[in-house]
Amino acid sequence: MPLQWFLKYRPKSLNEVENEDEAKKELTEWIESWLKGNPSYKAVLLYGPPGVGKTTLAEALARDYKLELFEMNASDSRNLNDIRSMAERASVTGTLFGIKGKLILLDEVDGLNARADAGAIDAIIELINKTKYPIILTANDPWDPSLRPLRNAAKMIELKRLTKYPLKRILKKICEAEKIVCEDEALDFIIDQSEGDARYAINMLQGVAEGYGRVTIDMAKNLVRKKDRELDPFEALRSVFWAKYYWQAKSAVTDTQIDYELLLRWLDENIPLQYTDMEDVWRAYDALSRASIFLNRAKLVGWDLLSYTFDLMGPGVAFASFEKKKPTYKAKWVKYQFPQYIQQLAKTKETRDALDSLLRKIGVIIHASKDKTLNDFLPLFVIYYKKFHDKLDKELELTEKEKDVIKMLSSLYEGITEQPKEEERKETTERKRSTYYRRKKS
Ligand SMILES: Nc1ncnc2c1ncn2[C@@H]1O[C@H](COP(=O)(O)OP(=O)(O)OP(=O)(O)O)[C@@H](O)[C@H]1O
Repeated sequence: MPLQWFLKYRPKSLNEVENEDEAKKELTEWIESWLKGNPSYKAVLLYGPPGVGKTTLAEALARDYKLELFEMNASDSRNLNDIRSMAERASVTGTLFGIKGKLILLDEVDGLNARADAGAIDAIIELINKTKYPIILTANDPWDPSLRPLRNAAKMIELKRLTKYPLKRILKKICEAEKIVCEDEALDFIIDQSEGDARYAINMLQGVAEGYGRVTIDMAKNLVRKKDRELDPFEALRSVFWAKYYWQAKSAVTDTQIDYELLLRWLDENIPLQYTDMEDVWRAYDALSRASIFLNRAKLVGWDLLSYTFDLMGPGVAFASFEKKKPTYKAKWVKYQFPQYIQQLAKTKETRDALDSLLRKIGVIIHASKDKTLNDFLPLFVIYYKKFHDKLDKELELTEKEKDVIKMLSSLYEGITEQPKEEERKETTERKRSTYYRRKKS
């Protein structure tokens, strides 16, 4: 599958980054103060609208100064522990990292949800206080009140929206490198629609070029929409399932701000509603499962892999339908459903919280992680609890909700492990036998 152009043509060095001269100057002065051993600030907060080069600048800086980049998406609340453990490691220089120079990049700190990610801002502040390495934070909107501690702790550097000429240079370079004919007027049109967002402009260029092989004003007018409000989940699903072209399905998943994982759930819920042929359904789930694998790898290895997730979630699911290839095909209008999984999560939140805190309490005593406690130790604990509940209630200070969870688990495990008693077994066999004969007679 083709690599997304905005990744393929991402500037490798500060020189190649268009427009942001002031920001580049401030960034290089800052990094040089670090290299001289006397940092003016421990961290900078790069902020500005989407697609103007925040991540690009951080990556180019690391490359120019030969610093190893340690990149993490801060808005993913599951990274909270990683931020904490990074704070520990970043407080020690040199040998522990193996490499001398290192640059820490925490992307999208404004994506932190102050309530859901409680503790994340504190963890970042702790990281900034302890760090022996430079840190770059990025945000689209740094003015949220919950981000004030970060604004105080970091040097703020603003990136401006890209103007027409830098954007045109970016697009022209790509047209030349890809050897595609691009009309000037068409590039101007794309730029007008993109509101200074280079990623959007490049995506649109790629969409038109892949759809038609050339980029003319008529084609651009046909295909490029104003960088608009984000698609809501229902629109995003409809655009994926009804897509006629690869690029349409792809921009349906990239033009929505719904969390990628949530979008996977939406697709998961609605594939069998939209597709009626079982083989189409099978192929769509196959693409979706691969999208999920790439999403997990992207979190571990690097966000560049996200591009494959988009390919599989969008075009992968859209063209799983062979029905679509028939000339008579007409997309079926269906009422999409909210993912059951999310509803279940909401319903079971209290129980899951109680299980979480129970695991944490046990984990502290046996010195094991939450996962290890859950998988290896919990069944034993539940058996042990039956005999020693008074002692354990006191020692672990168990709440009523936690006790309920243990009761629930206990009956669950019993159901799985206990063999039916001899009489029950006989009774069941007798019942089955008589039902069989009754059916046979009738
Ligand atoms: N100033 C620039 N010069 C050259 N290319 C740019 C510039 N800004 C952005 N781009 C192009 O746009 C793509 C997206 O940019 P980038 O990911 O750095 O944006 P961002 O500001 O971090 O956006 P977001 O806030 O959405 O994460 C880059 O991969 C690059 O191809």
